Amino acid sequence: MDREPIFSQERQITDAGRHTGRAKRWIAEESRSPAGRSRKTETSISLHNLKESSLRFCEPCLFRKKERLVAMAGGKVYSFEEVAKHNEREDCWLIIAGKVYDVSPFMEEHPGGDEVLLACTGKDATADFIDIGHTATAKELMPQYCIGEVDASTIPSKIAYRVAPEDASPKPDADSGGAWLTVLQLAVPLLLLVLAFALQDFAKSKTQ
Ligand code: HEM
Repeated sequence: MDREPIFSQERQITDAGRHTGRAKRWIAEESRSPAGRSRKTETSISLHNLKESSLRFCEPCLFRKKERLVAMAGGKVYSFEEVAKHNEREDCWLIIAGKVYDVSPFMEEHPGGDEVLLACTGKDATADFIDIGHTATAKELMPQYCIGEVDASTIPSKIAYRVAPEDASPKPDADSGGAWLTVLQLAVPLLLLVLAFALQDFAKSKTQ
């Protein structure tokens, strides 16, 4: 299968710099050509919007084509909370590499099934997406579902998972058992010490 490594932190960071240069060259190129002139403003906006955070997360392939860069300029910036609300089969949004994807129309077609996509809502699905080893074909499909970017500052650093009440509540039996164990741990050596002295005294008195 045609698998290529993507989203590795190291590659994202080094490529981020390259994208900027490449994109800038493209703007210069576009603004020179009469056809490109009308798109100049739009493209400049797109580059202006590409903050450090989005560049850091960007997948080099997604930037290769000019159309994709322009498409990103129209994309909205969503908060993590807003994206997380879309967690149903008919309304399913995913966060992958800093971008937001509305995969609702893709649920039935997704070769991996809709359940996996649903399971990836309400979190950053980048790692899951990478772990599968999606091919270039999958990555080519992605831009059509991209609806914007996620505001990186709103992504919780650690997702708090709900713990069932019975697991979370302290167990009284275990606690009192623990206290007894501590008492025994202190008392047993003391008792042994006292016993040793008593035996020593007894032995001495016998010899006298
Ligand atoms: C916009 C997002 C996504 C697109 C466009 C997409 C597309 C695809 C495509 C085209 C395939 C067929 C194999 C390939 O060409 O790589 C595939 C397979 C698969 N995908 Fe996705 N996918 C997306 C997100 C996800 C996410 C977030 C997961 C979560 C784990 C996932 C799990 C899987 C699984 C389990 C398979 C089956 C792999 C296999 O059978 O070997 N996908 N996906």
